[in-house]
Amino acid sequence: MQPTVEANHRIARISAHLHPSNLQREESCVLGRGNCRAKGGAPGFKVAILGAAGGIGQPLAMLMKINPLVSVLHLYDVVNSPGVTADVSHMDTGAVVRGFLGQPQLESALIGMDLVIIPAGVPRKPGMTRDDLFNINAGIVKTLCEGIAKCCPKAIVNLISNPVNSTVPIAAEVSKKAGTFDPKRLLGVTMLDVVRANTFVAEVLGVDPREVDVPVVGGHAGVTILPLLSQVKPPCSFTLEETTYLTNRIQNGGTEVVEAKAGAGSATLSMAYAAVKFADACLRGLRGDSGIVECTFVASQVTELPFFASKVQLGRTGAEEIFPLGPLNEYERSGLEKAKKELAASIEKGISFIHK
Ligand SMILES: NC(=O)C1=CN([C@@H]2O[C@H](COP(=O)(O)OP(=O)(O)OC[C@H]3O[C@@H](n4cnc5c(N)ncnc54)[C@H](O)[C@@H]3O)[C@@H](O)[C@H]2O)C=CC1
Ligand SMILES: O=C([O-])CC(=O)C(=O)O
Repeated sequence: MQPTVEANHRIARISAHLHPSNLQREESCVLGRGNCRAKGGAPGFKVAILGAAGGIGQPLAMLMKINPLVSVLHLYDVVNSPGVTADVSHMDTGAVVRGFLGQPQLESALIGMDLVIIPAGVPRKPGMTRDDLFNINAGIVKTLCEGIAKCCPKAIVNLISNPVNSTVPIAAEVSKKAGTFDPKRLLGVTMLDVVRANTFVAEVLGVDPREVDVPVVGGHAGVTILPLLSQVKPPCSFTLEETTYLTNRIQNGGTEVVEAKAGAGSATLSMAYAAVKFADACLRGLRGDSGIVECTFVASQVTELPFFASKVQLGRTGAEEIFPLGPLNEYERSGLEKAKKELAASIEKGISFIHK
């Protein structure tokens, strides 16, 4: 049977919508920031994932496609993004998905975005530290953040690429150079440490992890990951043996996964879950919801260091309030000193990378 003229028009419109050469035209169909509606899509926010074809990127893309706060989802990678985009775009949820492949399409991927999530870069193999990733990932993060400074300087950035303790300072220096730095909008993702802490603490207490809230402060590598077990909600207490076991397990959670994967990468599925939990909190903040508090690695005055992870209040402009650490016990005070020493060096390494 021949398609009708009307059906031909509909088919042509859908094909044009999917064709990369129509990206800019499509963008102009989208209504204002924070209240956008892509053709056929739901009202919501525009989100880009950079590194969307990777181990984290793929499940993250799938979970963000399900998020009702997302109206437009841009999937950028230097390889394989067309396939991931075609796949995810068939899910019958509201967000409209578009794919972008390689450096020439980076700017199109970024224009108009409200939130940019960055899981681009190489993961660890057994025996490596996160800092061993610096040489490759620093350059990747620099290039991507230059694109953000140019195309969507007001976007909230969720930076996942390791070593987070250095990549966040790199991202800050890039935007300072471009004159676009807003410390409230640059957020290093440490949510996986909180997710792990909630899980491991719940195991010890014999309760549902969804009922547990463990603040994890400092940074995102080894001893810089500092769970504050004296501030767990609901209030509880631990023996020194339990405290030592939990602190070590939380600090080495990433290594536990790297070793179990035996050369096939690091945490991807739990990380995608944590990234979506954090991104959703950012989007609810952007929407104007109140009382959204999460731990994240940000420019901070909570300690003498220029960056530190602690609880922050997320709002319409990003990290609107950074909360102090609260009372620490002796075990945590000693952990804090060790964390600050390593963090200082990692932050300095990131800053000097941009000024070398
Ligand atoms: N913050 C955190 O809690 C965690 C951070 N990570 C980090 O996340 C990063 C990604 O991990 P995986 O997804 O497992 O790695 P992966 O290797 O599976 O995926 C990385 C993706 O980034 C892409 N990529 C490389 N260069 C790029 C560029 N210039 N622009 C855009 N995309 C680029 C690759 O093509 C690949 O698809 C690693 O650095 C890892 O250490 C991993 C787990 C937890
Ligand atoms: O351990 C790694 O390399 C990946 C990571 O940051 C984590 O799982 O916490």
